Amino acid sequence: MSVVIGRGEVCVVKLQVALDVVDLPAALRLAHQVAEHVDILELGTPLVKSVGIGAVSAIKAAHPDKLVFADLKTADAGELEAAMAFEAGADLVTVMGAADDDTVRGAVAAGRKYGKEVVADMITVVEDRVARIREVAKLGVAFVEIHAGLDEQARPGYTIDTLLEDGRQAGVPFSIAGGIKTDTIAAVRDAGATVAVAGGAIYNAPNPTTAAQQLKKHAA
Ligand SMILES: O=C([C@H](O)CO)[C@H](O)[C@H](O)COP(=O)(O)O
Repeated sequence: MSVVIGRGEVCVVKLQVALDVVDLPAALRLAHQVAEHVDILELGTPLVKSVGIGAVSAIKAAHPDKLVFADLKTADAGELEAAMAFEAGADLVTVMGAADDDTVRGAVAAGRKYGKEVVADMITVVEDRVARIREVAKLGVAFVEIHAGLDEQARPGYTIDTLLEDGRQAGVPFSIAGGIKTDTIAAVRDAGATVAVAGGAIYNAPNPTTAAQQLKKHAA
């Protein structure tokens, strides 16, 4: 499957589900429940750490028609780690936007070798985030993920507004991750995001299938 995200002509925001569970049966079950309503299946960082890179192969084997996103959040050895994910069947892999430029370049080199794409996760970049987004975009990533992690989201007063403003300012293809729900996904679309990432809004819902369906509906 060719990966044309970020540099393609994407008019509608794609929906990416973050499978933030920590065992493979739960991940396969969740993927099965939501696949029909999402564009991208993300193996969350805790899942890959818990199960190993083989989880990528298992999800891809179960859903060969979906883009599979390995959220490795690589901080070093970019080429090696990205190659591991692509070899296992990932279509997209994350490298930390805060990492050394050569780490990002290494991951991008692996992407070129496998015909797959790299996403720079901007989690932890809070100072001059727009400037760093523009720098990493020039290193060859498909798009940047403007991201507030679960710990940041847990702080009082958190909203996704700053993420959206940075996306609007950056002028490069971007996704948004940071607790997106049905009442915020339209704003993500309107800010110009290529991809909206939703984890908790789906896996914590009483009915993940309905939750994914509703997110897709509100994003349209
Ligand atoms: O990447 C993520 C986080 O760092 C935990 O691994 C999440 O998948 C991402 O934040 C999306 O999940 P929600 O914020 O719960 O929507």
